[in-house]
Amino acid sequence: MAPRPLGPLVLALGGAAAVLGSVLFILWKAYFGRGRERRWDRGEAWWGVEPARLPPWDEWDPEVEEAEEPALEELEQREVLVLGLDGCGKSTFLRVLSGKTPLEGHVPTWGFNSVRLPTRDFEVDLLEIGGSQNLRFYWKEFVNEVDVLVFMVDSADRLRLPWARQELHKLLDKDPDLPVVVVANKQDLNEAMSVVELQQELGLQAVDSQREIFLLAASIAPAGSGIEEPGTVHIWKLLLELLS
Ligand SMILES: Nc1nc2c(ncn2[C@@H]2O[C@H](COP(=O)(O)OP(=O)(O)OP(=O)(O)O)[C@@H](O)[C@H]2O)c(=O)[nH]1
Ligand SMILES: [Mg+2]
Repeated sequence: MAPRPLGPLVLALGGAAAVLGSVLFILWKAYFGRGRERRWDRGEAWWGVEPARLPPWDEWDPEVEEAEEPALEELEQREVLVLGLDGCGKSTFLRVLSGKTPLEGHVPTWGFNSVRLPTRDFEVDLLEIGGSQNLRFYWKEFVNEVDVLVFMVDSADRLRLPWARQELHKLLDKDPDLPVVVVANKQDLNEAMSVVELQQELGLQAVDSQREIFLLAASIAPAGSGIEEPGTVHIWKLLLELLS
């Protein structure tokens, strides 16, 4: 039997993908628009996103900062894109940063998810795009729009590390000047690869030496007890340095 022509189906799917990508992009721009007129008040929430709170373990004392903080209208915005394969811990990172407890299991992000964190000098918008295969296609549309890329990997997921490497390098190629923080998450797991191993497996040694690229070990939501340093603080501090 002769194979059925796929042309119209492929065209339709391609069109649908392009429309979804554009919609995501427009929604994100509308939400994170840099102009004052697009800002939302601190009390408001959008798409179920609660106003950000500071993590309790941060050294920053919110009460002191509150008094010194300039009016909201004067705050500039910085944008951080958080990417990585599904299940690596992106949503957990955003939850922990905004002072919430991590969810028990993996609840995949179907689309995007964001938090806004105020600092003394600027507001930081962190945007996660889900890591499932069909959403990875859209990642590249966002990299040129942000100030820093956080690329997270599950250090224990040896099987899918080549995919993570491939996706990371596509993004690095897309914007050669974008500062990148690679987070080696889930270091609490026995089977986790070390930072040295990950540096090699992710091909980071070959990255242009002029580029600002960092590799940080982390256990955003450690499975066992007794791990005091979750790594989130280090990531946040590095982000603040890069964004300042
Ligand atoms: N052991 C361990 N588990 C973690 C850590 N960080 C996150 N997790 C778990 O990993 C699972 C997936 O985390 P998510 O934050 O939902 O992953 P995600 O990257 O947002 O996934 P998608 O939205 O599907 O792209 C959850 O069950 C988290 O509790 C960690 O440091 N250690
Ligand atoms: Mg998620």
